[in-house]
Amino acid sequence: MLKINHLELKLGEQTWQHHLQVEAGELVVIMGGSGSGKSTLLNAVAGFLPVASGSILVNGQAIESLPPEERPVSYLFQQQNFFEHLSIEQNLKLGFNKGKPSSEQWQQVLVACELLEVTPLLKRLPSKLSGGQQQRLALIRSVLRPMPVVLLDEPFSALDDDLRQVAGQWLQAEIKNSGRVALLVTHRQADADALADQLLIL
Ligand SMILES: Nc1ncnc2c1ncn2[C@@H]1O[C@H](COP(=O)(O)OP(=O)(O)OP(=O)(O)O)[C@@H](O)[C@H]1O
Repeated sequence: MLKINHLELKLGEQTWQHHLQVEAGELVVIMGGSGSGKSTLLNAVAGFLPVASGSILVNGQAIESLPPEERPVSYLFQQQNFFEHLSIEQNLKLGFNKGKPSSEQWQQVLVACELLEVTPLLKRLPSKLSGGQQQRLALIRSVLRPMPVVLLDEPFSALDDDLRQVAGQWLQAEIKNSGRVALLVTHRQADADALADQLLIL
């Protein structure tokens, strides 16, 4: 499904090599110290960092030369995931079919909002929410967008242990049931223990 094939990445003086095969439904947890290159790998898959050599294949198709907007990838950044002038509901809708989710897609969003306890926040502006509330809503949008590859950079960092567990189980079920793949960066070993089909340590 996702093949990262003898990929070489360069930033300044630093170089990384990655080689990874991820099957449909699998979740790869990426760990490593600060500055070890976790976000750099996600940026390369998403198209924000050109690759020095090697390839990135999604369902057999090479994507490493495509611009970010043409890649079959949904990316949850560590921060700045919402337009400040739009309500949360409008922000969520922007993740689907140019702002027009199907009724089935929107139903999935609403079910996830109930599970992650954010339904009452949908009409608010992003600036009126806490960091943990914003993070759950951004996670819902990133995971439910119909993209084969989901990239999540520390998606639970602002959540308490209970919510972290609920969100992790929900994420795992969504990825497995939809046959997509996820690459998830975390600093917590507990996330790796609970979620990783593969563990990549940088
Ligand atoms: N634009 C850039 N030019 C040169 N070096 C960079 C650039 N961006 C990041 N780096 C360096 O590349 C290395 C990897 O950064 P990266 O953000 O991938 O680390 P990380 O593992 O995600 O760290 P953290 O856990 O702190 O988020 C770091 O040493 C960083 O200083």
